[in-house]
Amino acid sequence: MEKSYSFQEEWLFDDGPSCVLVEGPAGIGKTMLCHKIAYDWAQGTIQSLKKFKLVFLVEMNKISFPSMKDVIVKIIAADEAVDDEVEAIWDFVSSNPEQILVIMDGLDEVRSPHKAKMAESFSKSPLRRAFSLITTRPESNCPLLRSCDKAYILEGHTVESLSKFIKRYFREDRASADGLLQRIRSNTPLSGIALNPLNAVFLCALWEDIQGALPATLTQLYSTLIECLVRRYFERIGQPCSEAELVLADVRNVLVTLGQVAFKGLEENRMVFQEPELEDIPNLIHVGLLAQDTWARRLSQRPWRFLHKTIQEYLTAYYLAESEQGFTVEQFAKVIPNPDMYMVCIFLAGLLKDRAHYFFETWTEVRDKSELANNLCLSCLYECAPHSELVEIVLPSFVDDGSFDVTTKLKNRFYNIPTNYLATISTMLHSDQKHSDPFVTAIVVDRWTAASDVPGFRQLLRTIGVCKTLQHISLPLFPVACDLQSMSSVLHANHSVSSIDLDIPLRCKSMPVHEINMAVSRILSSDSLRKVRLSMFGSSRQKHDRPPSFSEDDLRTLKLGAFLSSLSLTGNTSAALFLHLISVDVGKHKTLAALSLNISETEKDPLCSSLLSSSLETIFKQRGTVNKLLLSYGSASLVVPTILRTTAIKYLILDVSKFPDQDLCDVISALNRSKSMEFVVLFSEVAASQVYANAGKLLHKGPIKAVGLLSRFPHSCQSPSHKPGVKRMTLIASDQYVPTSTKGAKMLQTAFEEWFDEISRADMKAQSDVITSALDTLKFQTCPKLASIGWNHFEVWYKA
Ligand SMILES: Nc1ncnc2c1ncn2[C@@H]1O[C@H](COP(=O)(O)OP(=O)(O)OP(=O)(O)O)[C@@H](O)[C@H]1O
Repeated sequence: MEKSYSFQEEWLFDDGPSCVLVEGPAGIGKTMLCHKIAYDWAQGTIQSLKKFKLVFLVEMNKISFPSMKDVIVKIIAADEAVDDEVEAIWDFVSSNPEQILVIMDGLDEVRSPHKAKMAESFSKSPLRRAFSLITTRPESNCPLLRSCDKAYILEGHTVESLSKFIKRYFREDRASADGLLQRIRSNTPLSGIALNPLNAVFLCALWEDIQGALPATLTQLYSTLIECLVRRYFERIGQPCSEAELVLADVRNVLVTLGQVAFKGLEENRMVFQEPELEDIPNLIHVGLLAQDTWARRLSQRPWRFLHKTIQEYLTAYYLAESEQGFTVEQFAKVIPNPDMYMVCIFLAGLLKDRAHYFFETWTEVRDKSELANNLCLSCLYECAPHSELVEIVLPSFVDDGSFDVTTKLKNRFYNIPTNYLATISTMLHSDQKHSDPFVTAIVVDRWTAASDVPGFRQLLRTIGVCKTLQHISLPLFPVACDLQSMSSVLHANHSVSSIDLDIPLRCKSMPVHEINMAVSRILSSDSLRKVRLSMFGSSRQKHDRPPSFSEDDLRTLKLGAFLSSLSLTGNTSAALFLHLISVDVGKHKTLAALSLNISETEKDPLCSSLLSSSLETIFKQRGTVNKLLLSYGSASLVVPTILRTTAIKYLILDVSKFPDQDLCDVISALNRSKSMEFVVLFSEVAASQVYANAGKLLHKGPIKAVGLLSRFPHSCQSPSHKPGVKRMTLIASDQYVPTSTKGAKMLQTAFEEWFDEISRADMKAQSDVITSALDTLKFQTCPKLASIGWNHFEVWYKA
């Protein structure tokens, strides 16, 4: 945790005034962080906080007045300042915003009716020019988030900091600390749960008490904790209970009543309760689930609040699951789509268990199509240890045309992923395969998704190995590099897959190149495989100064499968290196018809450039043609004219973003001279108008039938003059610039490959109406993909 805080310390307030967002799930430590910053400021020990004359810490759930001035005035007034002082302080705030820090903790807890007004008031108030820090759970949708200039994510404990925390918790009892750590290490679900600091505290408290079986789900953690508190309470008052099950049964009705109060509070976005509201639970008030604010000591009636908001959420779920009034489809339909009830739903599924089918049926009816809704569903499935009938209810919602694209289905930003979500997906897949008519034919997982749940990913790979309906898989092998050999055996054993897309590790610390090559070769040697896409990104830090770390023997270890028809390589120097390894094999390959290279950043890296040129030379010397070639690398301008002179290529996709003007002209002339070229796509991130002006020359003469132009900047896309007989079709046009996503390069390549496949089918008849209808289909299939990665103008000119 120190690591996370020192990160904040260095980065949070070092620029000019700005609005910083800190996001993280329930119990991750957002409130703790806010208090620590306020404490450090008051202590005067942290350099970057010394510039602030005043720091305001606002607990957003207490705000019932939407004007920012009111909020600040209320805070000052609570310090018992008199009216004149309040005005003077507000004047100081207004005229010196750069000396003010406002910390707004728990934006997700602002009452819904106030959200819009509060955002408006903030943007107009002088505080917009102050430093501000906002914390929120990820499910919040408050418009104030749009005012944020930068965002950070709180990730909770690292494995090391968790171990330190547990040792500190049990500092008097080393054996208990070691016992708990050992238990967490050997239990995969538990190790995921324990990285959340609040859960870690709860686990330590439980371990003190039970030292037996520990919970595997969040719901079990909370119910065991409550059971433990209730048992301790009865012991305190001299009525110890013997049977564990009896503990909760005895107090069930009281917990339902308390849950009803908790539910009412959440509906009103209220964490604080007055004593009369709790009069139906006279005894349990002292169990330890509720606490009184110490600051309210002077008040005659001190309000109560739940120990933590998550306890309020658990009890709400308890009420909905256990009471007659709570357990109705109407209640579920209100609760499930409400982002404020996110945690409640997770607990609710865990409590309902085999009664959860109503819950999941309602989910499929009321959910929006967001990734967050999918995350929620997986978390809920995990909590109730899915029975196959529950999986059958929700699986169709995750699969489009047979494809289960895990990566785009989930809101995966490391922190907000459901517990063991890949293991849950694996269970879903398994259950689909056992079904009489399985329908999942493709599965896609990216490296970020896999890296955030490695044990789940291993389980998923094993399931994939036995799925007989899968035709396409897209997987990163990087997170499991250490057991790549066994993974390659699993994947090799699957004979239904004809298309595979792998992120593979190169120069991986734990594995020498020849071992990686052997494992990859084994995967590629499957007889069913036709289409392979390999992506590899080595460490950019090492790429300039490190010589290739392979020998002649290594070269011999890499083999392409015998029946491949299409091979794509994506990456930087590592991909060039890889191409070099396989260039002789590619050159001689009998069935390989398409080669796509999406290799970037070569102009900064001479090694990459020379590897690429020599590999292409080797390949083209062996074989006169490669049907499709996608080149996307900085110094392609140097290579393309040579390639076009020496080879016959029909389809070419070229990233011309980094081409100097003269090189672009040379490439265009070379394209015009080519005798074989039929379809060209040019895309450019920076110089769209230049590209447009030049591309206009391409359809004049020669065999080129269609030219696609893709650009990221809508404003620079002036349409060039058209020649008679040339038609134009716009496939995407959006007037907004969208920044590139990390998934960009690969998705772009996939989109274009699909585009080429369509076009090549159309071109058989070479009829313009065939092309038109192919393009029309693409408008719906390809373009949302391109638009989603930020390419927002794509048009095609073709000879009619
Ligand atoms: N840095 C930390 N080190 C150790 N324990 C921590 C740390 N941060 C938080 N905790 C523990 O986790 C508990 C919950 O933290 P906190 O209330 O700050 O979470 P939160 O992110 O604000 O949750 P919510 O979104 O539910 O309000 C704290 O009361 C504390 O016991």
